[in-house]
Amino acid sequence: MSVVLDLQSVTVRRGPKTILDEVTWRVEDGQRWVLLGANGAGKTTLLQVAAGRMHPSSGSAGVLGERLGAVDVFELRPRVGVASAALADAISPAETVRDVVLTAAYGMTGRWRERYEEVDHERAQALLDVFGVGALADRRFGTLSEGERKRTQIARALMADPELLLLDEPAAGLDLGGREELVGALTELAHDHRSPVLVLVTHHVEEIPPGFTHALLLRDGKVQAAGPLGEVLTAESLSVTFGTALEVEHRDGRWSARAQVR
Ligand SMILES: Nc1ncnc2c1ncn2[C@@H]1O[C@H](COP(=O)(O)OP(=O)(O)OP(=O)(O)O)[C@@H](O)[C@H]1O
Repeated sequence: MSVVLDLQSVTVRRGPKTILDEVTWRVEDGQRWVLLGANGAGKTTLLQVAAGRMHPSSGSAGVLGERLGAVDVFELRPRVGVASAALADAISPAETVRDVVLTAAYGMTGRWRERYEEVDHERAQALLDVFGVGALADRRFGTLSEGERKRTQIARALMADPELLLLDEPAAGLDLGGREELVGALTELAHDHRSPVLVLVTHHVEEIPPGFTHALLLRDGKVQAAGPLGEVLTAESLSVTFGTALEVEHRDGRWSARAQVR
């Protein structure tokens, strides 16, 4: 089984602050990970290392068989799909939904004279269809609802056929219906053996799609627990991770958590 992420004692410091503290994390082909932690725990920073967009201050980071610091990151980055609020902000609201996805074939935002093959158009439309926004292909990105925008972004992140897909809080800001639609789409993605390795960042266990296999819990930049979902998502470890006494339930493939009733 090939190793997709191989982080050994990864530490990221900014000034006096240690954002990631000796993080060791191994992700293998076929796995679907959820990354959980409170605000400021270091989740987005860890994703940036995994995307080859940030180098550790110390430790070593292997991404898709390449070692950060010893590889041309401009060759590595297109192999990793990312959907995040920061990347969404870079998309022009005037761009059509079709172009938002299509331009990712060449790692761009904004259409600029480049010519696309018929096969690119077909792939973009197929991805929009998978995420239930195919009928909106001619609309401007800026006119979409938050949920439609999130699903378009994931279609965009998949367009270049990445080997690793990193999703940073894809359900943030969605209403209950929108969240459940997104969880449904991600469940299908998780179960499809053709999908890339998935890493999903969230604050809420309710957003974990069935089909996800592993979890990493991060607290104050340190790994609190990591491993198969059923072993890691215990009341005890989640309570430590979020700093509050929690009860956890797992039913019909979905997780939920709430404060312990005294
Ligand atoms: N360049 C920087 N300089 C100093 N501190 C930083 C820098 N970047 C991030 N931090 C801090 O590092 C911590 C971790 O940030 P990060 O965004 O990785 O956390 P997160 O777990 O994704 O948080 P959230 O759930 O709130 O999005 C935060 O306290 C943040 O303020």
